[in-house]
Amino acid sequence: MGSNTGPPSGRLFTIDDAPGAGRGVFASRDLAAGKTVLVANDLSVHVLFREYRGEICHNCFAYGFGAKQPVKDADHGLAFCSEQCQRLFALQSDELCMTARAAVEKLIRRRAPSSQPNDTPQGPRPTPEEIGSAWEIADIQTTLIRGGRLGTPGRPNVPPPPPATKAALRGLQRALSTPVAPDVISFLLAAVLANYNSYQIAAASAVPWARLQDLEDDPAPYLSARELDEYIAAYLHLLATLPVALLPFVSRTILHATKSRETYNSFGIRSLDDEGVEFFGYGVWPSASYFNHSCGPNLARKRDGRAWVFSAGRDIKAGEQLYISYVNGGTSELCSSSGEVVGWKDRAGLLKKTWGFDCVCQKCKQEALSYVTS
Ligand SMILES: C[S@@+](CC[C@H](N)C(=O)[O-])C[C@H]1O[C@@H](n2cnc3c(N)ncnc32)[C@H](O)[C@@H]1O
Repeated sequence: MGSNTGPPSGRLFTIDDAPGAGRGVFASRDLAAGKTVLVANDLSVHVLFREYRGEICHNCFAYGFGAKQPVKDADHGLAFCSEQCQRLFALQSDELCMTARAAVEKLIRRRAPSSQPNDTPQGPRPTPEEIGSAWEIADIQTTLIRGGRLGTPGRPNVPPPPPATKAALRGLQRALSTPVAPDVISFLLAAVLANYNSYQIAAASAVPWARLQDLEDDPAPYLSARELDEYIAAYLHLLATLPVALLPFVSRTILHATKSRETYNSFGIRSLDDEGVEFFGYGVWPSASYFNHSCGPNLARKRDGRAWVFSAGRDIKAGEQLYISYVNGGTSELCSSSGEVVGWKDRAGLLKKTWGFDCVCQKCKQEALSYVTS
């Protein structure tokens, strides 16, 4: 799949400018219906929601449809459908990663709220300026944590920071006594481990970090002020909890950058064979993140274990842009809960609200025109 940085390259497609939609993927030859265009097996960061953790295999994402997976690893908060999957998972994690998982699992058990907060975002999304200042304040607190854990700042040639004021220490104490949001801290742990792994040549799962960084970023990725607070709290908790050897990977640059790549680029991890009714997590596969959306897509997508497989949904001519559908788990039509196909206005509203863009696909352009002229 091409070089370690930048968009993927292949024999069947190229990445180029897509007017009104940034970059896009274009067929470089005729593709017959059914032809596999891309197998994306570069999952870089992901989270499986805690409420599903016993029912999903952490290696192949098989879902037990309510039944627990047979192989349990409670210390690390993991479950597997077989011992083979457990072994395959172990190949992607060295001892340090497993120690980190155990530490976070322990923290979640101690500090997660007994019930999940209502997930409806409250209030407006924090602006890029508000986000920047929240992370800056957190960075002041992280100096105290790093200093405490590493003995001064951890770098002998750097002068120690000024002594902490009582107010700063109280602020830090307050931050570290807040409950942790399990799915947020698990996602950020995945970011830390992915970054660490990308420097471990031996790690079977290592995805070059630059591939994630090359994706389109969202300057305001937090749904609400509460969500931003949860990310900041998780940042501080990770710094206070993870093995010292991982602390260089717990930074604003890594954590906030990962979050701001996730919102526009993640794929839902859903159950198979039941139209994806169960939504149990999400993740970023950088090679799959260059497909733009169309409400009449020409590619089909299907998850196969930890990979996504993209294939031509119809005959496609060389030069045509390759589109997937972002809605309804990839099926072409967006339907209401009663099964009716949703019209342009509602569809456009959903795309704007969920993915933040005004859809420029052919179908939307045509339907918008007839909506205006009718
Ligand atoms: C997964 S990325 C696709 C690759 C992206 N175009 C790039 O340049 O990296 C999703 C982003 O692409 C753009 N996009 C995708 N489909 C679009 C569409 N139908 N209309 C307008 N923008 C679209 C939006 O900015 C969206 O946030």
